[in-house]
Amino acid sequence: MNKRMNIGLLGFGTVGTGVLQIIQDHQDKLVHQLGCGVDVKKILVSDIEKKRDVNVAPEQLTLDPQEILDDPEIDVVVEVMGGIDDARSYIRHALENNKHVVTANKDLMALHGSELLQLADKQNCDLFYEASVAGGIPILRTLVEGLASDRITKMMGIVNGTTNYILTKMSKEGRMYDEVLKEAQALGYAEADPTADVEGLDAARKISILGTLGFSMNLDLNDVSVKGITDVTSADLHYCDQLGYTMKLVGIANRCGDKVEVSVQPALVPHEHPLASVDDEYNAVYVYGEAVGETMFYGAGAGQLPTATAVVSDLVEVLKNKRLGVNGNSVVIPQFDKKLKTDEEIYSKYFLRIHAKDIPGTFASLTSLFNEYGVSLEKILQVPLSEGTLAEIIVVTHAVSKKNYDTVLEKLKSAGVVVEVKSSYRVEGEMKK
Ligand SMILES: NC(=O)C1=CN([C@@H]2O[C@H](COP(=O)(O)OP(=O)(O)OC[C@H]3O[C@@H](n4cnc5c(N)ncnc54)[C@H](OP(=O)(O)O)[C@@H]3O)[C@@H](O)[C@H]2O)C=CC1
Ligand SMILES: N[C@@H](CC=O)C(=O)O
Ligand code: NA
Repeated sequence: MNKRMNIGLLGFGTVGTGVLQIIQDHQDKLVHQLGCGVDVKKILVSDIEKKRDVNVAPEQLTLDPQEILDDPEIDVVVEVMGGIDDARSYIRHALENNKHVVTANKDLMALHGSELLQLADKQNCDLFYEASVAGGIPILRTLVEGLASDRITKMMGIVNGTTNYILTKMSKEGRMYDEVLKEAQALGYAEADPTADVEGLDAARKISILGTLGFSMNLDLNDVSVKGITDVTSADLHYCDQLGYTMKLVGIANRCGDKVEVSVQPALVPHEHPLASVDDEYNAVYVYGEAVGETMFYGAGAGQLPTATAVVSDLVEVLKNKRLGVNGNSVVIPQFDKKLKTDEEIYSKYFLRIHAKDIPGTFASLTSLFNEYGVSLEKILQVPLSEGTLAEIIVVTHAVSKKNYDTVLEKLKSAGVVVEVKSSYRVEGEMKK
């Protein structure tokens, strides 16, 4: 196969520019691996006059998607424009025209991945999306191929760089949330509207994709319970450090038997857990497999060249498959029906911080309530508050069902000795399964 391969790029922003750069800079390696060169024939943009940071011939740019989607000389379409509706319709159009597709679009794959993968399967086309989760970390390929023989029971991911940057700077440098968020935006980690980052939605999209592939079960965004970092305070970070934990926004996908739980929340992980040392904008995905045991994959979760590396690696796989005549075989259709755990079946340890009256009988009434719902305490810390009549009480529970813990939390809010429930977080990383 000596003919050069043509690709069409939908989008030429941060990632698209990086894709062109890697294809140009690594052409020798591509030729060595594929036996032919790769050309970017056409690039879809929304503003043709915009000044570009890279060398691109004006005739390479177009405002018309059909020039890519209907061009019989284009073998692979790379979607790096983002958004949902246009991206979905262009990818469908490309697949219907028997073109293979590579995308970095987590928003789209978390919402419509199942539909698009089925279409790719029907068309005998490849549809790869490695860049959509944890940018440059090759985690999707690892789940599908590297751990193909194992049964994965747990995944915990720090999969949002913006929130990891904010929590790191707040806990290690004592800085304020608003100031660090602005810095993360300026550094280009955050989405255009950072709400999706700080409210946990971006991480939820990524953990739903990880859960779907890791558990071979069709999980979507609605299956993920989501809590972001906007309520985390410096007091929480202080006490969690004092008790031996680091706070991280963690996407969790757990399987027990044939049932799963998928969630995103700020959670406390022990200082010695490998996720605790993943700082700043870095991402990491911890995977526990019954046979392999603990593994963790670490690297840049965003940014131009790390993300573009994942896109171009997908492209190499598509083109290798094309050479072997086996496209479409690697489309992953889930094996199992979706079964979600109920709140009675989700077990976790919890960190709880309350303000209570500093009077005789406070602890007796708290422990009696905990006892009534089978909540056993592992760690207790009490600090008198400057007011003199109030105490800050922090407890870490043993593992308890979500159902019982939530009931206790509700009852604490109206317990006479409790002035305010200040915060509550899951404690993760001590039970592997
Ligand atoms: N940036 C990152 O670090 C990461 C990004 N991703 C994903 O990669 C994708 C691209 O992200 P990124 O490169 O940052 O985005 P940018 O906003 O930097 O670039 C988007 C590009 O798409 C073009 N575009 C957008 N909408 C349209 C449209 N309707 N018609 C034609 N052109 C359009 C824009 O055109 P123009 O240039 O003319 O404005 C621009 O070139 C997203 O899905 C994102 O979630 C995934 C992981 C990390
Ligand atoms: N906003 C995202 C960018 C990559 O997906 C993040 O902060 O990780
Ligand atoms: Na990745």
